Amino acid sequence: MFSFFKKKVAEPAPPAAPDLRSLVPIAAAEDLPAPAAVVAPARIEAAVVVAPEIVAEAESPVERASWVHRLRQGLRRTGSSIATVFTGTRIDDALYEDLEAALLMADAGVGATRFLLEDLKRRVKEARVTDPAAVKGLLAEAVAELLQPLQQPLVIGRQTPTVVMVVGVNGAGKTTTIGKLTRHLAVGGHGVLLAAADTFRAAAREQLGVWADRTQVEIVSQQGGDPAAVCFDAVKAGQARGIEVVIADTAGRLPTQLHLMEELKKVRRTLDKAMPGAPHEVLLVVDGNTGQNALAQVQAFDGALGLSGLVLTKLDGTAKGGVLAAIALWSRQRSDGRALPVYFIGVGEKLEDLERFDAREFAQALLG
Ligand SMILES: Nc1nc2c(ncn2[C@@H]2O[C@H](COP(=O)(O)OP(=O)(O)OP(=O)(O)O)[C@@H](O)[C@H]2O)c(=O)[nH]1
Repeated sequence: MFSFFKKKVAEPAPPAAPDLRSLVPIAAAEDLPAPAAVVAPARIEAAVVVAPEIVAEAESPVERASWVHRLRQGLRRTGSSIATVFTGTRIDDALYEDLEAALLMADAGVGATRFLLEDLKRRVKEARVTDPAAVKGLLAEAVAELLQPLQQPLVIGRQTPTVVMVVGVNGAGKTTTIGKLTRHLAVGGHGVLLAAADTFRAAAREQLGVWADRTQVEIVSQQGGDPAAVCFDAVKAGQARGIEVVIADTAGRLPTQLHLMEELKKVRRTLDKAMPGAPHEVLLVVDGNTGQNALAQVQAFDGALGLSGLVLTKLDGTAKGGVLAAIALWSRQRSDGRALPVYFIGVGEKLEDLERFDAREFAQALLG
């Protein structure tokens, strides 16, 4: 199926003294579901690509087509209003005005809308098209080109463990996303350790525990404890055991809650103390249904923490899928000059509803 992750061969890491006091082995062997229960559909099996020597395994076209269908369904509300712009017979100012309104309604934002319109006019002129339906095809190309820099695989295995810190506002889909990623990794035979760094909300730990249980991975958790301490313990345990990936689930928070943002910065610093260079990934999970607010979240979390990637969830049923164009345009002007990858997008709560992001597929689904 897809190159869900990219894996680099790891440098051997010296084992550090384990601190397993808070390591809660959720999944004792006898409590676990029968192995068959965690055997994933075939489409999951090529989830990890070993780089650089091994190239991506071919993905089944049938499986990908099924995903594209779900993506199109999810973005139908965004796409249908844009698609109606191209049902006329003439390419004129009215068409471009309608398109401008439709892109703004889809939450592409003023900057990305302007950018796309100018790019589209240039393409129309160059291609000398006269049919509005052909303009739609050119718009899909313009959107795909704008989104292309965001299409990058998540690399794991450069370090052991690869430490992934997951952040976002309340209810964005962090824990669900972690559960899905963990499952993909575990099914691919990769060791994962979860750090339940939302020590405040008992339900959050339980929710993560359920995913840990399902995927037969261990979880470090400590009710009422310090999130940074939980993360420290998890990384040390991961190092001692040679576990490939440690994923830290943090509590949801608004970027305006400055003391909570300070807490995240502390988690980040502590991870670096536990393992210099960690976290190797700081992922922001964003609810795509929040439209332009999603862009504001990306900017605020990036400013505070320096993000390395995004996961855009809840694109099912949204009329605001255009926000990814706004994120892509902003990403071009990022202070470190690097595009912020969108590693995955989600169109539902089920396991198969999270997939790697593909700029072309997304552009086509967006336009209905
Ligand atoms: N429709 C839809 N629902 C989703 C998607 N991803 C997650 N959800 C749902 O969103 C809700 C919140 O998800 P969580 O994973 O608990 O979110 P969270 O960010 O960990 O929440 P906090 O820990 O409270 O900050 C759950 O009901 C999920 O099932 C998605 O892509 N589409």
